Amino acid sequence: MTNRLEIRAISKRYGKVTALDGVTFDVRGGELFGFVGSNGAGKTTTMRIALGVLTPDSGEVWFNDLPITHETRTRIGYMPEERGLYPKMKVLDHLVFLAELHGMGANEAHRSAENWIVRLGLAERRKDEIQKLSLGNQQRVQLAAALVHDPAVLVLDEPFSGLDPIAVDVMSEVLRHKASQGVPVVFSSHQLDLVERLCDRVGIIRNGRMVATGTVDELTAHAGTKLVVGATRGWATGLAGVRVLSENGTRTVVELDDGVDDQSVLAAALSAGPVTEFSRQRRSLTELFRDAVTTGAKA
Ligand SMILES: Nc1ncnc2c1ncn2[C@@H]1O[C@H](COP(=O)(O)OP(=O)(O)OP(=O)(O)O)[C@@H](O)[C@H]1O
Repeated sequence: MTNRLEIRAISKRYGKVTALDGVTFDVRGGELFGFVGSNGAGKTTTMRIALGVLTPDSGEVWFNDLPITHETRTRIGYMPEERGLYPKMKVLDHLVFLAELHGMGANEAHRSAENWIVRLGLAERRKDEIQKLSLGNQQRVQLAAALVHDPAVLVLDEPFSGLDPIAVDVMSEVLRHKASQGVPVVFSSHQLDLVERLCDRVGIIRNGRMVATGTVDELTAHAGTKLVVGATRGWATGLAGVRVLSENGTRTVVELDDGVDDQSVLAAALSAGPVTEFSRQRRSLTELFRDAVTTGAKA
């Protein structure tokens, strides 16, 4: 059975602030889901509700087609934004403690802790106190803490923030591997290039509402067409439905309004002189994100 986490129409207010307003999405087994949104958009609130440390005003969290229970919640591996390990505990002891807390026997807890210590490049730090580690290494321990009890779901709040490129690779590889084992993985991040590279699907949240969910390709399909055209300077001036985004020598990047035929654009470029380049440019997640948070794209 593949595991599936569903967030169903969750709303949450803090006094007068509506933090979440009917947020819905699901994360399927084997999938890496990137959760992106501006500061204060509602990512942490959503994740806390998924874990059960916060109760929604309305809406539900489902796991494997049933409302989530306390038992299933203990099978979530969670990496909180505020981190929250005991600073004076040693790395190995802490991980063993957490594994046992989640019900593992002493031998299994030790085996699992050692395994993640090695996988995450912490072997030389295993006897060090958490507080004596660099921030990046503390974060590796925090990921190990989310993984050590062999969770069925991973919910990670900004796991990549502050990591060096090697640690980013290690973290990425581990998350990919967990996903390939059928574990739904959801993580928030402001590093959109990384999310685009790593994630199977993406959710964009804006002011407590999910404004777009899907693969980057699906989201791109709804966005306007971008063309790179090498042609005589000024060919696009005044052309209806064509917006010039950048012009560099004879190379122009234009965006077409919905319904504008790219062949008519090519014809316009040709009518001004020879065309040396004509290609579509894929929109990046960063551009989609800007569109979604400024105009509110549809899911
Ligand atoms: N305990 C709280 N009391 C009052 N308001 C809160 C509380 N926690 C969050 N909020 C508000 O709820 C909204 C959503 O916050 P949340 O932390 O979920 O956003 P976020 O997307 O995780 O942001 P960031 O990217 O900055 O971490 C914000 O307006 C925030 O100020």
